[in-house]
Amino acid sequence: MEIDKAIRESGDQRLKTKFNNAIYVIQRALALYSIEEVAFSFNGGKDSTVLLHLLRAGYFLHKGEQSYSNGGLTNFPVRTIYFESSSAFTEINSFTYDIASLYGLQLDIIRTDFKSGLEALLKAKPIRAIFLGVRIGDPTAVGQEQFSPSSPGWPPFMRVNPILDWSYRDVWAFILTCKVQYCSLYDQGYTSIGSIHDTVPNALLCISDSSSSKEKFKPAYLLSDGRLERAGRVKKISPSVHGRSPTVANGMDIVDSQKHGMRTASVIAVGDEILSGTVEDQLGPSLCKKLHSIGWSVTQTAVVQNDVDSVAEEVERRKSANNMVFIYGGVGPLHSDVTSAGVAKAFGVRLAPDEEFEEYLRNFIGDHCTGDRNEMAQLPEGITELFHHEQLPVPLIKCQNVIILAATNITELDKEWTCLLELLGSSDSLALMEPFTSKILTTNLPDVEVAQPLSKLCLEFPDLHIGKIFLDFWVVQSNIFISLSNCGLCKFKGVIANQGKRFLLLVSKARAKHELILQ
Ligand SMILES: Cc1cc2nc3c(=O)[nH]c(=O)nc-3n(C[C@H](O)[C@H](O)[C@H](O)COP(=O)(O)O)c2cc1C
Ligand SMILES: Nc1ncnc2c1ncn2[C@@H]1O[C@H](COP(=O)(O)OP(=O)(O)OP(=O)(O)O)[C@@H](O)[C@H]1O
Ligand SMILES: [Mg+2]
Repeated sequence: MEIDKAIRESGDQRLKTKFNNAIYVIQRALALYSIEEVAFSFNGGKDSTVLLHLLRAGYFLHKGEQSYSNGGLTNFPVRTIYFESSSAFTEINSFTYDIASLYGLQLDIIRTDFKSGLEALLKAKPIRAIFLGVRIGDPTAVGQEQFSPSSPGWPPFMRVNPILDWSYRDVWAFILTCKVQYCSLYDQGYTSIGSIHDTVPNALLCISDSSSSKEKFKPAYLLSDGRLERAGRVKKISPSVHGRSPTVANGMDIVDSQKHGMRTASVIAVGDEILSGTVEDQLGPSLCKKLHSIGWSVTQTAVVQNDVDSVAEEVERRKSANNMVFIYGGVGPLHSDVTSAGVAKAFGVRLAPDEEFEEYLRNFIGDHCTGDRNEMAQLPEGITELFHHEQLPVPLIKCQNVIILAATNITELDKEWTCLLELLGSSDSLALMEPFTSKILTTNLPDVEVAQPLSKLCLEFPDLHIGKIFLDFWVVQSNIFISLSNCGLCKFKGVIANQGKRFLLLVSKARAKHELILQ
């Protein structure tokens, strides 16, 4: 079946737009570089499979041939490079070779690492541009555009990314619409394929019941939330204590970090109206409570002006110092809504229209938007993940470790928070920590007498945080065991935490003498 014909005849308008844009990029590249100067980086993965067919269509449209058939095409002249690795899946390897022979690809097999392989190749051949199946959302896409020169330190060539703006859904819509072959692993629950050491089927596609010994998976195209396509890119470790597949991302063991780590967040409100005192911020304190309830520590809260630079400055400072940053306010269609732009600036990327988000907005607000495009659908490019939840009219926006909340009141915040926990609570991003256990300790001792033993406590237990709430309470947070009789507050005579439990101790000065109240 002809690719362009299949797309033209499909009723999928979005796919047509994506197809046309990709073909445009390919044709631009073919106009800029001669056929000897371009190469195609093909590895049998789904994205490079899509790109192969786009390139074939683009090449023949470029040549002015409006019609061709798959069967008859065996002289595709674009040099194709495959970095073959001993840790590749055999299915990927054989698919790559089979497709190369089916479509007459001139395959250059490289068995070294990417960088030195490319160095050698570029010395030997006149290659100036390489087509890649990189898409927004891939870790390597950050900061890339459709035409991106190779990174400093890499041999000089142009990376051409025709499907940079394609979503997971677009990729499968294309493959299924055009009925092209794809690697068999995608029918076994694999949704994104790396090496045999870091890739397992996506647990979200698992359909086995507990009685069957062998796990079964649905095909990759049935993954409903494409943002989770890399959930199968994991380290192979034994299942977690909860009996679920381990949630391990980018080599980091969450189970482990949950046990030993401390998660910190920063909360940023954007709003001149808060700074002028006209409006009292209720979302900040509520968010702090919510984070605290899942065992996270909030290290700072800040209110910044409604301008891009103020937002960018604050986000830049906070994103590297915390596991997660939550930002709200300044989101919407008004000229003063600057949050997305500020976040983009903090990460050094540009704002770009996100069609998926635009579609949600269109369903939600119709065509009530300013200008030709909906400005609200401009999101930081290459770093944005959208999280859909049926309870929410538009997806939640996550830009690396920054979550942009759209809530404008407590009710909306409660709803967004519940959805956020459902969507991310089992992932590394918003790992649910053991919640703090609260204890209240009351005393009628004056500050000066309490100060010294509390300081001693801090010295003895470096991860102990002591604070005072209102006038009456001292707040102590820890995940360690403390015996008060050891620390100079022996008058209280009590052990204030169970071993191994994280707890919050409130020491009150206002209540009865030497009383320990456990909450
Ligand atoms: C043809 C080609 C060109 C690449 N160019 C660059 C580059 O310019 N800069 C860079 O940091 N990585 C470059 N890479 C490496 C990729 O960004 C990425 O590390 C690699 O595809 C591995 O991805 P994975 O870890 O998801 O398997 C290139 C890879 C290929 C195949
Ligand atoms: N071993 C390789 N040889 C040649 N090109 C590669 C190789 N690994 C990655 N690439 C290039 O980088 C692109 C992005 O890789 P990525 O793994 O994200 O996508 P994919 O392999 O096509 O699909 P999937 O996400 O399902 O694994 C590929 O489409 C291909 O162009
Ligand atoms: Mg891959």
